[in-house]
Amino acid sequence: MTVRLPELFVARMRTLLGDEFDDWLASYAAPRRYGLRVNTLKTDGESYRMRSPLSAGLKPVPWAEAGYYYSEEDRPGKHPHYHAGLYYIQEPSAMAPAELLNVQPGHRVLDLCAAPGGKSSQIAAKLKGHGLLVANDNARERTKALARNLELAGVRNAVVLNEEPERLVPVFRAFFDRILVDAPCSGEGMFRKDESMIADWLRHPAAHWTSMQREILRHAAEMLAPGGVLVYSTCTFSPEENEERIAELLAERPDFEVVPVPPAHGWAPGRPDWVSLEGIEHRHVEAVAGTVRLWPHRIEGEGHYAAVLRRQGGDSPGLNVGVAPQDPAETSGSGKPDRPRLKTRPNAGRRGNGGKAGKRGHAMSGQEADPTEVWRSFRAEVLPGLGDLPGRLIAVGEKLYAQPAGVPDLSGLRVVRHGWLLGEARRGRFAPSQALAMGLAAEDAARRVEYGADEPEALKYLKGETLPLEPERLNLRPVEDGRQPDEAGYALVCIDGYPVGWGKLRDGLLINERAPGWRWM
Ligand SMILES: C[S@@+](CC[C@H](N)C(=O)[O-])C[C@H]1O[C@@H](n2cnc3c(N)ncnc32)[C@H](O)[C@@H]1O
Repeated sequence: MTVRLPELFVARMRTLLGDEFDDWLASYAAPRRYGLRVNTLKTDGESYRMRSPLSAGLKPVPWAEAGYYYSEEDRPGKHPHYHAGLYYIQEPSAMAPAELLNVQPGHRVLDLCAAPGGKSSQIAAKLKGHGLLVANDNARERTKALARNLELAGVRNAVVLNEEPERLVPVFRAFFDRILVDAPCSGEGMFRKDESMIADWLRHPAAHWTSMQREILRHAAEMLAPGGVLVYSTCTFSPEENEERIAELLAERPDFEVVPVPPAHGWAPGRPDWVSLEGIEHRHVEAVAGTVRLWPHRIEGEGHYAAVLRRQGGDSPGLNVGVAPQDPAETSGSGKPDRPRLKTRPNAGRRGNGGKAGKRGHAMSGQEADPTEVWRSFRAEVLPGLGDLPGRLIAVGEKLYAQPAGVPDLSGLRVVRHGWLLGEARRGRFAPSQALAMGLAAEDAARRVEYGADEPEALKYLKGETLPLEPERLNLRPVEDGRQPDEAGYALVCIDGYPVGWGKLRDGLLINERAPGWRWM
């Protein structure tokens, strides 16, 4: 066996698994399986699979839309398509919880323990740009990766928060149609993938995690709308962190029930016989048979646990499937009075929205230009193809966001992203963000520069180099009044037709404007 498992862990698994123990143990000698999920916000899974540059080809993960196994030697993290956000590298069994959440476009969804964003980006793909994703994590550093991964995937309708769940409850009580609690856990299912998890396991016994999980689940339950669905998941095997947490929640919350997961794909049922809590009614313990375990010796994946819970009731307006209703404040154009730090504008769902563009379109005089004003002129000149934005425009200091519809007042919360970060007003000009580039389609831009993924220039651009501009790479589309755009100014840089960042065209050069933190190292 290549992985040295802690003796205590092995002994406990022997007791739990009985006849299955040998098969389970043998799985640690087998090579691990690698997975990626094609980003259906940008392309569809099957067509990507057919033309994928990943040499050995991709094999579908049976339980995940656009999820595929790949071969280790293909190293998809080193391909330009990764930097174009065309897929997310995700362990195959970790794809199950977001599938079980049954997200529909228009839902309001909370991913409560979201960093670094694998399941959040999966949820965002299922929302198809409609509705709201609130992605939260209480670890500040980890929310940076979370925001970045959502931006890489081109997600436009997410708010990223860095909060303790209890502080979210007053703002989002009974608000969400779907909640994912992908709980912090002892990570026993990760030992084959990441041996450093074994040291963590030795440091922190299950009790360290169970009190956290209990609190997180309680707060999550408060934020689910009647009729809504909550999925609780972990990547660990211990019953204290799995079945016991669910039986306890059912005992505390009579308005919650388990929605049984049908057996499929080699998944195994949850184990009521492993629950050893005192004083819990038998029916709550029995109900956990409807939860699900993904075992590494039964499936091609590292292992996971998931429970699907439904909150009874269901007349909540939050349960609309379809595009979430507009907040009246968003259509009237008035900012909410109790958000003094924010300047809000009705979202210009109009195209070109009337900014008086100067020769280069997006400069305003003065140091204190309103970001919405410089954005309008930038948009008219640089993004003539951009359609409606989600929600409304919100200026936070010099930053400008398109905030998805229906977001309540976030005052007092630690907000990492108020929505889709469009850019910043700097010295009277609009500086577009990397997030804006990643959320666009190539055709939105007046000027675009195209590279093929297998051309050396693609790599050079991703690494931050300034490149000579070869005229045949430049595509122009007319701006609003039918004029051809200048051949100088911001251009959207695309690889195989997918945006990867900005450049500025000047004096026969493509000046690299790819954000420094995003450059390929
Ligand atoms: C299993 S990881 C989440 C993985 C993530 N869902 C994904 O798919 O990429 C658990 C996360 O919970 C976060 N966490 C721990 N305690 C938390 C709490 N009290 N509230 C919110 N998040 C918490 C950790 O920082 C960690 O990022």
